Amino acid sequence: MSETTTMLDVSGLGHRYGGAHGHVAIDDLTFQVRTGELACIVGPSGCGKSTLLRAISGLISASTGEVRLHGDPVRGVPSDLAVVFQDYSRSLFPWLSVRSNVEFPLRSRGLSKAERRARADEVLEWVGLSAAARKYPWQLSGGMQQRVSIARALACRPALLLMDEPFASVDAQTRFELEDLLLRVRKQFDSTVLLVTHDIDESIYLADRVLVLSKSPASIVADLEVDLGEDRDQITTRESDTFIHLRSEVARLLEVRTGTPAAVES
Ligand SMILES: Nc1ncnc2c1ncn2[C@@H]1O[C@H](COP(=O)(O)OP(=O)(O)OP(=O)(O)O)[C@@H](O)[C@H]1O
Repeated sequence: MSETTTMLDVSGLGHRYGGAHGHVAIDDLTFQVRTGELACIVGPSGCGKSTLLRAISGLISASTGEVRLHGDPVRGVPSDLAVVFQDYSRSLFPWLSVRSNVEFPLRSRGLSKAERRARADEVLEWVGLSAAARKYPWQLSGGMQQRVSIARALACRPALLLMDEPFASVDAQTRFELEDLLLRVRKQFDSTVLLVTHDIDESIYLADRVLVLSKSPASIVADLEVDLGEDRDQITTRESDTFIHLRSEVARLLEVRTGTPAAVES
């Protein structure tokens, strides 16, 4: 992992929906994500988190500012970027097997059939779904379907993995399992990840760095290093003084900026 390379460079990014007199969703956002880093963005509901991810992934063209991925300006969806959405049931193809879902985005990347199969089997093993490769998404639990989405994103070996509330639709126990899975696979694949969540605890548990957003139009109110080390555990890490201190700090920042008490989930 390189400590000094910038993978994502967001500079003065702003977006207004609906023309000159429309709604300003994000305002003058500037931050970087280093290569190999897992950065979390936490902010109140409706503050503009999804708008930010849409602009970074090239799905919308921001009104102001610029996004650069490994130095190249993002215009349109970059081929070496993958996104995992909250709603796994709408992002997987129900008529394709788990393995075919994972292989699907590789079809347009010039890989042979054997290479696609090898890639899919490797990432399915990593998310613990080798035995489910021939099943269909609708035969799996919600948590398993989201594992398929993560596997599909990783199979593309993206330079940057964007995740938009990826664990918000599963139960609490599955959420913990998926968080630990993400920590394992990002280590295995040396991934650079930008994950958006409204869950303060989740952001601290997962991240090397937490960016706190204000209410809409979103701006960055804090950029906090998370000094919890590489090896994290759902019980002891969450009990540590560093975790508890950071959780209070983020909650306070959100409360001050939104005027409403932040939901601190435990
Ligand atoms: N296509 C659109 N057209 C007009 N306004 C939009 C559009 N998409 C989002 N908005 C508005 O922009 C603001 C930010 O929305 P966005 O979905 O980015 O926030 P969010 O932080 O992701 O929300 P949530 O936490 O509820 O998912 C909101 O006020 C929303 O109503």
